[in-house]
Amino acid sequence: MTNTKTITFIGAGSMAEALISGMTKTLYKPEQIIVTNRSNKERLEYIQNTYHVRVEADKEKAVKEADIIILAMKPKDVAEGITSIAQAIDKHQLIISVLAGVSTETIISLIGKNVPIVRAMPNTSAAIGQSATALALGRYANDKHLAIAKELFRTVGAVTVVPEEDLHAVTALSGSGPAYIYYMVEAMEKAAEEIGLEQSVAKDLILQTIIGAAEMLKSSKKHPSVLRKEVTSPGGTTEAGIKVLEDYRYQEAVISCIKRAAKRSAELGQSLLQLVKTHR
Ligand SMILES: NC(=O)C1=CN([C@@H]2O[C@H](COP(=O)(O)OP(=O)(O)OC[C@H]3O[C@@H](n4cnc5c(N)ncnc54)[C@H](OP(=O)(O)O)[C@@H]3O)[C@@H](O)[C@H]2O)C=CC1
Ligand SMILES: O=C(O)[C@@H]1CCC=N1
Repeated sequence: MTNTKTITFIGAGSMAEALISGMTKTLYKPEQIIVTNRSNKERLEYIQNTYHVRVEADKEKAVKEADIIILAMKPKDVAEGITSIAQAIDKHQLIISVLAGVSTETIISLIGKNVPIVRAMPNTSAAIGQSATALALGRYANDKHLAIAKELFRTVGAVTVVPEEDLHAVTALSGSGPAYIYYMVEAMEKAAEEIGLEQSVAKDLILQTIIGAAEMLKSSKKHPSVLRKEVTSPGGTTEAGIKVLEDYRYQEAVISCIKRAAKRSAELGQSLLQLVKTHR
């Protein structure tokens, strides 16, 4: 199956790269994708050389050629980034935003036109077709726009549709989620070194342990706590280890982490909204 739409990325950072990497392995030909950023020419060169997509320093030109515009700049650059392309946007184009925290209403307000927007929260596992992506529709987006966004994000993983207000929670859980797992792996690697395992051996063991646990969670109907108890022999090693995690209030820390990330998503949205209001 092919798809002939032209897709322009505004922003060429980690998230844009993960999406480009996944998309060009599946439904999209590299020449359908145009990538632009603020000023980093080396980064555009790297993206072009790696994925063979088109890159364009002239943002307005990149926007005018697109059927779909994907907003993927850093939170602090959102207001300037969107207003700098607003003139070039036509309301027949579909805007897809992966910006954490920023509401579709704020984007509509910054563009100043009744544009259809689908807000998406993917994660960087899109690079290997394993993103967990949630989508929500803006005021002027309809089922046709949703179908286009679903088709696009299905090329990089699993897709679910949520009400827009749930996207702060989604961002905290699955948008940021891969980082929590990587952080745990960093700690496991440090521990392995301290207890005397060779780095390459430890790496393989940790990786297969995570893949195995994820597959168990996926294929078994058992609750995670039941799976955990099956590992935990009375008076054994796991029990001794988990006791230390309990002493450090590990679960409380994880819950607080996710709640704080969700709050931060709302804060990012609020601060941009304030900025938009004061510049009106
Ligand atoms: N990283 C992740 O895991 C995820 C990120 N997101 C969202 O994706 C967005 C991007 O994040 P991420 O990729 O990590 O960020 P990065 O910092 O890696 O990349 C940001 C990109 O935005 C570009 N940019 C900045 N200002 C402008 C502008 N005015 N016009 C055009 N491009 C501009 C930068 O260009 P230059 O280098 O030239 O300044 C850079 O290419 C964020 O809003 C984030 O919330 C969503 C889900 C997951
Ligand atoms: O850290 C962030 O703000 C972005 C959103 C989700 C993942 N990364």
